Amino acid sequence: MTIQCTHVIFDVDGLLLDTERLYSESTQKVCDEFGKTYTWDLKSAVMGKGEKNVSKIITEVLGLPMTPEEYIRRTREIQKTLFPTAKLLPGAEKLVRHLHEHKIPIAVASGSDNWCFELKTTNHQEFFKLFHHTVLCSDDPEVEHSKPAPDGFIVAAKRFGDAPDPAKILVFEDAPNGVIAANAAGMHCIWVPAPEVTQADDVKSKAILILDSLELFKPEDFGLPSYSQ
Ligand SMILES: O=c1[nH]cc([C@@H]2O[C@H](COP(=O)(O)O)[C@@H](O)[C@H]2O)c(=O)[nH]1
Repeated sequence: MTIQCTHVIFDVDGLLLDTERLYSESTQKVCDEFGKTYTWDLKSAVMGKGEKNVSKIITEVLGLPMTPEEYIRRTREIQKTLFPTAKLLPGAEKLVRHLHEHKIPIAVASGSDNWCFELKTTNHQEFFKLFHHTVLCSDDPEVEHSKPAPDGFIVAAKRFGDAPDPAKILVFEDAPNGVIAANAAGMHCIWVPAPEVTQADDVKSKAILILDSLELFKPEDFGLPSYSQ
């Protein structure tokens, strides 16, 4: 039986944009000063959580001799030149333009904040205008808890304005915390993890499909118009 989805919500970092690579680079640069390694185990646990939470976890787990605020200041200093180089990941543009052309309601729900999002989307302004709305969990007054809580997805669903049934919303995520969040919101989640992501076992069961790339997605399998339509 085909799952009939009517609305689609996209994560951003590591899903539409190749920014996870840039987070790793900026974090490792700060870690280098103290002989620490930003491992994929640690990264997999924090992805999607938002800068405030992530800064607390990383400084504590790695024992960096600085406050979370200082960690944010240092990483932002590096990110302000890295983020504007962000590129769309393979398959992202084709899928988003296709859904938009077929008038499928699409939205963004990211763990990011306005400052980071502006930088990352510097060269993708037109692309991000295709979405009906964008929820930036870290700055949104209606989003109380970051991923893995479902709040960001629930707010994104509400803002479509036509009260979609969560079971008809398809979410695309790369972060384990994002898959858990979408599942907790009662939505179907397609997980597109980076090959290095760990902590996968309990997350696998919460995803309806796991893909190596957005390029492999077949919209018709989820009741959406096929690329040939
Ligand atoms: O290596 C990292 N990955 C991801 C994040 C955080 O996770 C968010 C990604 O959220 P999402 O995947 O929901 O777009 C980023 O905005 C950032 O706050 C981070 O701090 N460090």
